[in-house]
Amino acid sequence: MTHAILIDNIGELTTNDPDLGAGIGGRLSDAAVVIDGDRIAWVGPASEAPAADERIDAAGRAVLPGWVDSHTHMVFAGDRTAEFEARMAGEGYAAGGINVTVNATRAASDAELGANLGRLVGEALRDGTTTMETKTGYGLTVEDEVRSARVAASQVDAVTFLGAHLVPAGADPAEYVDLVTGPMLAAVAPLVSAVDVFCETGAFDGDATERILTAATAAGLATRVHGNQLGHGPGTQLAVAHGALSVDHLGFLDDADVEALAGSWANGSRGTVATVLPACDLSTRMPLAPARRLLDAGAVVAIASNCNPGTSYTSSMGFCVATAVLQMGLSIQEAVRAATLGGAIALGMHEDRWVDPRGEAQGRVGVIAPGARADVQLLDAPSVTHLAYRPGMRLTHGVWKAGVRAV
Ligand SMILES: N=CN[C@@H](CCC(=O)O)C(=O)O
Ligand SMILES: [Zn+2]
Repeated sequence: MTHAILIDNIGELTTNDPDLGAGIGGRLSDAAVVIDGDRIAWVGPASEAPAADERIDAAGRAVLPGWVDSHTHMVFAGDRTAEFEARMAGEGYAAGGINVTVNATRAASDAELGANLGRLVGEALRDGTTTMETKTGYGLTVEDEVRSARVAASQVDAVTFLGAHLVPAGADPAEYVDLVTGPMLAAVAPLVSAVDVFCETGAFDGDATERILTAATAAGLATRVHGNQLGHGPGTQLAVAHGALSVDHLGFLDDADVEALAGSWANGSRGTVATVLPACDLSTRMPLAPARRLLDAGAVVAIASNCNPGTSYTSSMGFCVATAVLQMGLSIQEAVRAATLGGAIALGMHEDRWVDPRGEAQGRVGVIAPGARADVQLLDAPSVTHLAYRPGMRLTHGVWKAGVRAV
């Protein structure tokens, strides 16, 4: 028998379900939510709420779906503080810095990698992140990519293979793409749900990106692309042409890129999510991705943390949401939606019964609606507006992941 929890006296409930309330966030006031086991069982006016085993009085606080962080690189060892200091002293970011983390990751044991990942997942959960994707990409040998994927699969909701993060020091670029698309992909495929490519000068060019995306699709895996991060390149167009789930970064887009991203959703088709990474843009002092322009054009936008030791060493989705509002021109409701439902769409988890890396079927995430996984945040504030109105403040008051209270 499951344990039912009633959360009532909610000041503002963001459901992301247009069927449950008016407006972009599906927002309700004076609402209640019932969690039963790992799923949302009921959502509606507090006066009509069914009885439950346990009652949580929200005391007028805001409730929203847990954050869905669709882009991180958290299987790593080592530290890049010196590189960050140099950047803040005026040096630019270059893809080659990844090698520092590759060396430290290869030298670390599985237990060390798992402990560091656990620390980061725990930090994120305490700040409201209830769905977490992470990538491999600091191993770059068959053995180190496989163990990175295995460590990740034991702790997160989605694992992405990023063997195409950098051509490792000393390797021949063409031979390395052969390795990534051949033995490395075959070895990690059972542990991951998607394949990513860093399509950028200094990493992988358009031809290599196409080869890797094609091999991923042939292996039955979803695809995503790191595109247009350090300059204008073919990443976004390739991602859309290939039907990738998302293309992420997007600091350097031209009109054709924006049109391609928006057009990918035309006529009800499943398109490519435009994932913006506000904390990374700030930490690398690069242009902020044009999230406002993308939304205005009709693209589907996600916000993610890109937590990694090089370009964005934070998992705070609240910080990313505040930045998207204050500096990228999104409304608070648009930013909250992008950091919850947007991330779920980017991961293909907005529909019921996706399967986690442990083989367990899960309810959809990014919404608070009957049948969805019970991933819920309670803010110590009366509305989500406070996430941007009070930037830098920790507003997390309660967090449930799959119905289990974490905060
Ligand atoms: N751009 C490529 N990969 C990461 C950075 C990785 C690193 O610098 O260690 C990113 O998304 O920013
Ligand atoms: Zn990244």
